[in-house]
Amino acid sequence: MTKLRIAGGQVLRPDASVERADVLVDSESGDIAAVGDPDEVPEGDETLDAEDGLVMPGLVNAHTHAAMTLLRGYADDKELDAWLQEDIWPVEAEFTPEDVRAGTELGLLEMIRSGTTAFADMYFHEEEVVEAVEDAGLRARLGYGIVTVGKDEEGAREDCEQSLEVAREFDGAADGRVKTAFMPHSLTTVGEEYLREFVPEAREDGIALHYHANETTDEVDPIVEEEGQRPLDYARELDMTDESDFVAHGVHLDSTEIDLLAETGTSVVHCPASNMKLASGMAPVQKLLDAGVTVGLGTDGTASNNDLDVFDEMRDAAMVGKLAENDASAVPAESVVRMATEGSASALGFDSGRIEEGANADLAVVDLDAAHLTPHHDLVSHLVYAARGSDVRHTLCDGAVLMRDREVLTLDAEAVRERAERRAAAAVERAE
Ligand SMILES: CSC[C@H]1O[C@@H](n2cnc3c(O)ncnc32)[C@H](O)[C@@H]1O
Ligand SMILES: [Zn+2]
Repeated sequence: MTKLRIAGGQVLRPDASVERADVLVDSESGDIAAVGDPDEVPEGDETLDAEDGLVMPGLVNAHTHAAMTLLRGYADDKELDAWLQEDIWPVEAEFTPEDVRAGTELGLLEMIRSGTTAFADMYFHEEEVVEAVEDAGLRARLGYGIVTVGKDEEGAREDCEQSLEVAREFDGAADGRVKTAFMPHSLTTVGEEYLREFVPEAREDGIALHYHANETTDEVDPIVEEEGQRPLDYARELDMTDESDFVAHGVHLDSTEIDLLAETGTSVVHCPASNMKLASGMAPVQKLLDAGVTVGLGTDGTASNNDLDVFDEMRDAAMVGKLAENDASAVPAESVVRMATEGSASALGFDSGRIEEGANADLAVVDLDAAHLTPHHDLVSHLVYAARGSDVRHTLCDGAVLMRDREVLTLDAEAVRERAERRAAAAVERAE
C-alpha cells in the first residue's frame, strides 16, 4: 500500500483557514502527496475516515524529558532548584537504561494518543530513546543532557563527550526521523570552561544546540553577577545562539535578549505549564512573537506538568499569555496553534507542522462531534480553548498510521503501562 486517502474531513491549512478537503498521503516517501477539493484529490489505495473530524498537523512538543513519566506525581509543589536537587536528581541517578526505555515508551504512548507526532528530548541513555522512537514511529530531535556541576573534571568531560557522541552517532536514525543536538543542561549547570571547549566541537560538525535558559531568576542573577552580562549575551559570546539552536523556557528575558534572539534566529520553546507549576515566572511570549522570534511550545517533563498533552499546553499558553500582558487580545488562538505546529517544527528543524503538498505527512485527526466542541463557530478556537488530547481519533507520522480509531498500533499500551509502573516503583525504592 503506497497511497492513503484521509477522506471526509475538514482540513486546517497553513494560513489557519479551515476547508472541506481530502489529504492524500504517500506512505512510501512519508510526505503529503495532495490536499484539496475531494473531487480533485486522486484516489488512494486505502482510506482513513475523517468524517466529522478536523485534519490538522501533528502537534510538536519542542521540549520534554520523555522518560520523566516515571516521576509523574512523585514530587510536586516545589520551586525548581529544590525540586531538582532534593527530589528529582536523586531518583534519576538510580535510573537504568531499562528504566529510561520504559519511561520513554510510556511518554510516546501518551504522545501518540494525544496527537503529538514529533518532540525534542533531553535526557540520558538516549540510545534507548532512539530505539523506542524507531519502534513507535514518531519523529524526534534528541540529545544527552550535560550537567557538570558537582562532578570532577573527568566526570564533567565524560558528560560533554557523551553528548557529542550521541549527537554524532544517532543523527539520521530511524529512517531519518531522528535528528540530534548537543545539549548542555543550562548555562549555570555546565561550567564555562566546558562550554568554551566543547561548543566549538559541536559547531565544527554542524550540530545544533538545545539548553534551558533564563528559566528562573536564580539562573539569571549569578550570570549577571559573575559574567557582568545577561545570560543570552553570555551564550552568544560562547557561540550558543545560532539559528539552528533552540532554548527552553526563556522566561526572564529583557528586551535586549529578545532582540538578540530575533537577530540570531535562535528559537525559544515556551513551556507555560512547567513555568506556572514551578512558579518560575511568565515568559514574554507576545513580545517574542512581535520581535519575530520563532516560538515553539513544549510540555517539559511530566514531573513539572504533569502530562504530555500539547492541547493542554496550547490552552495554558493562551491563558497565561493574556495574563502576562494584562491584555485579552495577546497570544490569540491562531498564534498558539502556529506555535504548537509550525513554530515547534521549525525550532526542531523538521519539515512538518503544516498541511501542504510535499511536507512530512505528520498529522492528527480530531473528532469534532463531541459536546464540548459544539457548536462549530471557530475550529481554531476549539483546538486551543476546548479540545483535549483524548479528542484525537487518528495519529500519523511520516505517512504511517500510529493510532487508528484510538487504538495505538505501534505500542502495546497495557504492557507499556505495566512496565512503567513496576520500574518507577523500583527506582524510587532504590533511591529512598
Ligand atoms: C540532564 S538531562 C535533563 C535534566 O533536566 C531536568 N529537568 C526537568 N525539568 C527541568 C526544568 O524545568 N528545568 C531544568 N531542568 C529540568 C531533568 O530532571 C533532567 O535531569
Ligand atoms: Zn526541561
